[in-house]
Amino acid sequence: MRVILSGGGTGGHIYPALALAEVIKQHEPDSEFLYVGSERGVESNIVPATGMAFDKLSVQGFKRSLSLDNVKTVNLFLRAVKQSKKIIKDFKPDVVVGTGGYVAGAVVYAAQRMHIPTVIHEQNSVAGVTNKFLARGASKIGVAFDVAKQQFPAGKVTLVGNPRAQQVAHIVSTFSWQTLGLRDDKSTLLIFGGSQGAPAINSAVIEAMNTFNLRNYQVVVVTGPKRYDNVLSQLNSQGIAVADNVRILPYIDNMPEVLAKTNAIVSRAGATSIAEITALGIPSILVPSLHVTGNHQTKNAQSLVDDGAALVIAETDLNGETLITAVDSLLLNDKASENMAAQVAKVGIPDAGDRLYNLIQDAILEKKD
Ligand SMILES: CC(=O)N[C@H]1[C@@H](OP(=O)(O)OP(=O)(O)OC[C@H]2O[C@@H](n3ccc(=O)[nH]c3=O)[C@H](O)[C@@H]2O)O[C@H](CO)[C@@H](O)[C@@H]1O
Repeated sequence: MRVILSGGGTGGHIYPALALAEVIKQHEPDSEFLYVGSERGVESNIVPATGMAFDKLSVQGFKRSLSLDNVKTVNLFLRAVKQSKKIIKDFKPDVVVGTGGYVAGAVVYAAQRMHIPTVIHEQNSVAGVTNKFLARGASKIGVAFDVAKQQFPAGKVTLVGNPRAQQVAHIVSTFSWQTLGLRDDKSTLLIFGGSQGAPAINSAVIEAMNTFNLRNYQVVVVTGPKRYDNVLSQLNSQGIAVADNVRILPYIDNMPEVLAKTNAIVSRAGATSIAEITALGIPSILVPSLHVTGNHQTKNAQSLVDDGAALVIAETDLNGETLITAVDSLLLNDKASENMAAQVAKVGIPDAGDRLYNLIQDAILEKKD
């Protein structure tokens, strides 16, 4: 199968596309992939590092207010569609798959104009702007949350889950906490704020640090690449030490391996993070971001909370004290943690990659009929 993948701007759109490629390769080892991303997006670092062929376009998002910049956005979009058509003509894909983000808008739209089968994947419980725009012309639509189905044309939408879930669920992890100077025989809490880090979570962690230092469990804090120096300098200026059971990192590159050895998580309620947490059955405390389209993180989180599969702290309630209380309620209480692990494992879709692969095959076959 020859596949063009496109999705960008943030890890939550990129990792599912890469996980899908892995599944397709397992089913059809001769498959060829080309990833088309934005030159300014993080995909321009993440994708080439995996060895996948990468082509880049120049695109940008719309400003919500009336702005001259939007004229530039339209021009960039039209140019990106033209460039995409050339890329598609040269690569000759059987299918073009979009996983969200402005860049996918241009690439998938170009494919639709050229009558190439297209499949879009929506990770969130509320459809993103790009996917809404592409839905009419898409051959098939895969969604990760049941509630997202009603936001797309019936007949071509299917609940598939998030392919990243399959990737993490099947990983045989050789990761050891000893590589970070920690122990493998202790419970370990991983705190991260999505792929970019979250200032609200980082601030609460700083407030909670003196208490984390005294705990018998281990705490690994991922600040986000751009926020690492700031967290260290705040700890330093407030004279807060970091004990031997705590580690602070800017980013984790081998997240699937690390997650497989993690006992509990504090995180944003980004869709791909949730897919990973549910695929592995990890107890979690979610702090939904309030700064996302349609408040989708709160809705992503709600589907877990309803099933007793996660705790939620509203960002407005988050501080050092509420964070410690929630973390202790899981890490100092084996029964609570086991109950939540059992609930969360029930909501995961660990064969999401295969389901999306089947949908892609349907899209290609229907076009041939
Ligand atoms: C602020 C914002 O717009 N966030 C959106 C963005 O989130 P974001 O990009 O943060 O995406 P998610 O939380 O869904 O996924 C984060 C991904 O990054 C990985 N990771 C994270 C930290 C790290 O150190 N290393 C690492 O590899 C995680 O394992 C996961 O695979 O896309 C998601 C998927 O559409 C949306 O649900 C989020 O609302």
